[in-house]
Parts: sequence; C-alpha cells; structure tokens
Amino acid sequence: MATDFKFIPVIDVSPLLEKWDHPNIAQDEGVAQVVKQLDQACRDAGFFYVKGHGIPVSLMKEIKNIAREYFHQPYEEKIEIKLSAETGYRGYQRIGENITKGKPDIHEAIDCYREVKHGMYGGLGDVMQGSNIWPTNPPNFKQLMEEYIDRCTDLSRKIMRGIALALGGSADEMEGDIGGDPFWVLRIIGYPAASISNGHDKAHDDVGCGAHTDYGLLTLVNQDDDIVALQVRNKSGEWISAPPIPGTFVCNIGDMLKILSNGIYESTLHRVINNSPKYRVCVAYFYEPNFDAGSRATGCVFTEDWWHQEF
Ligand SMILES: N=C(N)NCCCC[C@H](N)C(=O)O
Ligand SMILES: O=C(O)CCC(=O)C(=O)O
Ligand SMILES: [Fe+2]
Repeated sequence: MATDFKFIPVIDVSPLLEKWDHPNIAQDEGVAQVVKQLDQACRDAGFFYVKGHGIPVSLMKEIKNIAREYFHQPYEEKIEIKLSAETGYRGYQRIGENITKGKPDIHEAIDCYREVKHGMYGGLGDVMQGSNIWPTNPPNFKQLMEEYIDRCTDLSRKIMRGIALALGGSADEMEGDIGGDPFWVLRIIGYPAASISNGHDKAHDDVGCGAHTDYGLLTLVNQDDDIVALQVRNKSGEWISAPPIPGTFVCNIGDMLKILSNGIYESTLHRVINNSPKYRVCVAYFYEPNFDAGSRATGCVFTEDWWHQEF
C-alpha cells in the first residue's frame, strides 16, 4: 500500500532520456539521481509527474483539443465508431457504459488498442483482434493520435528502464520477453461538466471514474490544464489531488509492475470527480507488457536482494 504521502512529486526525467541507451547507464550520476527519485516515488505514492519528457507540449495540447472537438459533436456522429466485440472493443463508448466496481462511470471515451492480427499470440489475442477505428472528424485525428501513441510508447520504455535500474536490475530487464514488444491502450476520455442547478448534464460529485488501480505497467495521463479532478488515495484513506501541472504527464504504476517487482512497488487507488463547470478531457496512455508475457513469465523478475544492491 502507498504511504501517507500528501503530494505527488515531480521528476525531471531528461537525464535518463539522454542516456537511455548508454552502455554505462547504471554508472551515470545524472541517471542515478532520476533513478533514486523514481524509486522513492514508486514506494511512496505510486504516482509522479513527469517533466523533461521531450514530447512537444503543442502535441499534448492538440490531441486534447481534437478530442474535445470530437466529443462536442452530436451523439449520432460519435456513435459512428461504436465500440463492440466486432471491433475488438475499439471505438466510442457512451457516458455510463464503462463500469468500475459495478457502478457506471460518468464519462465517455474512445478506446484504442495496439493492433492484433488473427493468430497473433496463438489464440490468446483473438478476443482483441482488430485495428483502431478513427473518427473522420476532425480529419487529422488519426494521424495526430498515432504520432502521440508512438511518442508515449517510446517515453514509457525509457521510464521503465529507469524503474528497472531502481529495482536493482539491468536497464533492459523489463524488455525482451517481458516488455520488448509492448501492448498498449489509449483511452481518450471526456468528463461532463458539473451542472450547478440540477441541469441535464450531471450532478455535483458524480463519479467520472470510480476508484481503481490501473492494470498495466505504467500509465501516462495527459489531463486538461485548468481542472482539478484526479484524486489519489494515500495509506490513511485521504484523497490527495493530482492538480494539472501544464506540460507534464501524471505517471502511475499499474498492477503488472506490482507483480513484476514482487510487491516492492504497488499500484495506487485513484478516481476522477469533475466538479468544475467545464467539460474535462484527459488522454490516458497505458503501457503494458508483451501481450503474451503472462503466458511465459515464470514469476517475479526482481526480489528484495536485487534491490539491496547499490546503484
Ligand atoms: N473500456 C475499458 N475500460 N477498457 C480497458 C482500458 C484499460 C484501462 C485501465 N484503466 C487500466 O487499468 O489500465
Ligand atoms: O482522467 C484521469 O485523470 C485519469 C483516468 C484514469 O484513471 C483511467 O482512465 O484509468
Ligand atoms: Fe486509472
């Protein structure tokens, strides 16, 4: 479980990104500082802000803006790309359709997953078979999202290198059979504004997304700059806000990293409540191990012994 943290730390990952492929990465002083901060954040909150990530802030903003434009359209337009079993669960999901712990979430979303072809991963991937379906409006939606996904995948891989070092492994410990060919999920999410006077939109304190932990390795959250809605639970059960810090991502650990780290790091409960009078957009990228990693993994890759090494 998380500690009694009161705020979420900010980590500048640029030294790690600069040296990510360096053969002596583990000896680098700048990288060691980042690794130390990652370790502390993963032990305390399981959440941290990422700055110095190299993804253009203009792209981070643009994808939220095109998402807002898409959600602003009438329902009949949005439902053109409806999520279903036939699309491999890719596409538009209306408000209340996503369920967390048995309760409908007050959000709408477009779900995107890495392409899965027939027979990939044996029969294991068949349920997720398909490729993403994109809205025709706005016209540059697909191109921008695909560029964004590539950049998030690259950034996540590099952060995972820092985390592998933090756990006392080698930088590429989480690659190869574990995460060398990562699966990913992108959720483009819209949370209705809170209506002050019992309007038709939604009531105050409606839950945008119920308390949950994410199930992958790492999540990169790109949230609207002007609304505080994401909350993270500490050990005493207090909900600590993760207010937007423009130009940063909120990064959090998922359940699969908890398993791979033998419980040294844990995924932290979080939820979303949009009590602002504005519609809130968030684009969440979920970085996961290889689709078939679970079927081959023999258990934990890191143990306490590994951690007790100096780095
Ligand atoms: N329609 C839905 N919810 N699809 C699954 C998305 C997975 C994201 C999730 N919060 C996670 O734990 O990674
Ligand atoms: O909207 C947010 O800030 C976070 C969303 C989230 O936690 C999720 O989709 O898993
Ligand atoms: Fe989440």
